[in-house]
Amino acid sequence: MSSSLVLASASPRRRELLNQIGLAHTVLPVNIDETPLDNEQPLALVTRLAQQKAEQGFEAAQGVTNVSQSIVLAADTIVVYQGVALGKPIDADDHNTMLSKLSNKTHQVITAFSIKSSQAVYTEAVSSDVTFMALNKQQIANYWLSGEPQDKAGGYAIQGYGATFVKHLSGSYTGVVGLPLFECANALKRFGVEV
Ligand SMILES: Cc1cn([C@H]2C[C@H](O)[C@@H](COP(=O)(O)OP(=O)(O)OP(=O)(O)O)O2)c(=O)[nH]c1=O
Repeated sequence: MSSSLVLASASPRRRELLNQIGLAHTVLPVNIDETPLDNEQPLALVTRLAQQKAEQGFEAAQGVTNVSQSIVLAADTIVVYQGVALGKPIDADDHNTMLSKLSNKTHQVITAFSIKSSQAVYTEAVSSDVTFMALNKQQIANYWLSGEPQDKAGGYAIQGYGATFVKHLSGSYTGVVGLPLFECANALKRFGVEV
């Protein structure tokens, strides 16, 4: 029986990114506790969460007969400023504080992805540097009202209006959106999944 690719994610962005490179897949949403452990550094956090999502997805895939030979892909994305992971803004004030920090500065977006089959597991983290233009309070308030930042770690989306804030990007654009396609496609080859 040939193996099939399963994306363990509820994220429509990750689905679209896989579709962009023509990788047929089944979607199996997973739900894990994303609370950091005590003193857990951002890189360790994002790597652990991606791996946990892949493991949970793999377990869940075993219960579904047509994906029993599955190769499961999962990912996690975090925004890091001065070594600290930023969560999702809880309200307009919190969002203002968050984007005021990112204004006119460079921060990191780290996406870790994990691939699990019955034989192996592979996990990799890809970090990108993103530099924002200077933002004033009015711009931040208007952006909040657009509805885009509400459910976004770091309070913005580069694939949306947030693109207009990004002065410079060094790294992986698709990694910032949620799945670094270059690294992911290379890693999938080792699992026999070709683009
Ligand atoms: C910086 C940035 C963050 N984000 C945010 C949105 C999410 O809050 C975060 C990714 O969250 P994740 O927890 O990685 O993923 P998810 O909860 O959306 O989906 P799943 O766990 O099921 O795979 O990245 C963007 O969408 N675009 C961006 O440019």
